[in-house]
Amino acid sequence: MRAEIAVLPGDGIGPEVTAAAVAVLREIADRHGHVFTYSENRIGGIAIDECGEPLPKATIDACLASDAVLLGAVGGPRWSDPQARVRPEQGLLALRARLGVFANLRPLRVHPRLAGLSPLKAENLAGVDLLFVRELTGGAYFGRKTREGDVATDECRYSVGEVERVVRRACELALSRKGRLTSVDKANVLETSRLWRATTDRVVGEYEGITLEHQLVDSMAMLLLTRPSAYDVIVTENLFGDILTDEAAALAGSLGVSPSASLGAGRLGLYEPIHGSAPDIAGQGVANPIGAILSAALLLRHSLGLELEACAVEAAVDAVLATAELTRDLGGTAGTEQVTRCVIEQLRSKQQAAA
Ligand SMILES: NC(=O)C1=CN([C@@H]2O[C@H](COP(=O)(O)OP(=O)(O)OC[C@H]3O[C@@H](n4cnc5c(N)ncnc54)[C@H](O)[C@@H]3O)[C@@H](O)[C@H]2O)C=CC1
Ligand SMILES: CC(C)CC(=O)C(=O)O
Ligand SMILES: [Mg+2]
Repeated sequence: MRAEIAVLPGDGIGPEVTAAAVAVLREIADRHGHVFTYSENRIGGIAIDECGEPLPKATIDACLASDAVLLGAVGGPRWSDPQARVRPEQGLLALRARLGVFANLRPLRVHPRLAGLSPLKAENLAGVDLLFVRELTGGAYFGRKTREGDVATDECRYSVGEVERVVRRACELALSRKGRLTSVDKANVLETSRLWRATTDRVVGEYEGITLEHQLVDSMAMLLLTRPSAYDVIVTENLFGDILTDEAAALAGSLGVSPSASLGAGRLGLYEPIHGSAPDIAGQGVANPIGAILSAALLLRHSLGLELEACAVEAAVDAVLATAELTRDLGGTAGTEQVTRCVIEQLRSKQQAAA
């Protein structure tokens, strides 16, 4: 098949990990007879430096003209002055809104070799297989902001329609898994959460075969550490989902291995590792590329419909995690390029074995 992929490397380790993901996509295209073309576009701090804004129109146009968008990360200390007029993160939020990608899928499993790196005991990690569905284009990240003297506000707003569409997506995903859905809110305090909970009850009631449980977000933060294997699909609003997924990533050994897919009504999706630009390790060639490579696998599955190829990438990553020298965050000494080469070698050896 032919596909146009917009690549947005961004800042910090973003260019390092997107280069790794593109190398894997090139290998997949070569091996499976696809023609993928790539356009590289500016977003975040580098776009502020070069174009004066974090999301130039040319980048939006390139994304809208593509079949899928692959993004690294944005932000860094250079653009973090509290007085700054524009910030890199605004570019990413605006892109998510412009693409209408309201459902952010963040899957999490714990590879057995990495269980020892988790802060939890290995026996508590057996069977952990989570799928977070984070609402991505509403809530406090998009509400009106004010700053008057010593007082600041961030409005958190949700409409019924915004909740309905993301809960429906979570229900469909739950039906393709174990059928267990946990909705996370703060309905004992927040009005938006009461609207979220009532809407969720009604939407889930339209589906057969789903067991729904509600959890308050503070309790859920604790349960992720005490009973992580008890959960299947977890749906929640934007801010709670952002925080809980970084927490959950620690169970898998490092923030560096977690991918994400942001989906809307159509096939065009935005794919990015869940981590940020990691300024503390940027430019050293030591960033873990696995979160970005697994995001490319999600791109193959969700935007291009290439399930076989997506599974091949995931199997190659599993094999690398099982046997290869890993990056520093996972206790190894390998660099980004070495791990990427190992994933590509795995893809080649698996294909040869199948031939
Ligand atoms: N989607 C995005 O573009 C995101 C951007 N950010 C931005 O990134 C900047 C840095 O934020 P932080 O809070 O430091 O979060 P971060 O996720 O960039 O880093 C947190 C810690 O995890 C490590 N880490 C992250 N990804 C890694 C990888 N692939 N391999 C090895 N280690 C990795 C970092 O070295 C750091 O110690 C900020 O400007 C923030 O706004 C933060 C989160 C998401
Ligand atoms: C706008 C981003 C920096 C928010 C974030 O941390 C994320 O989406 O994971
Ligand atoms: Mg985050």
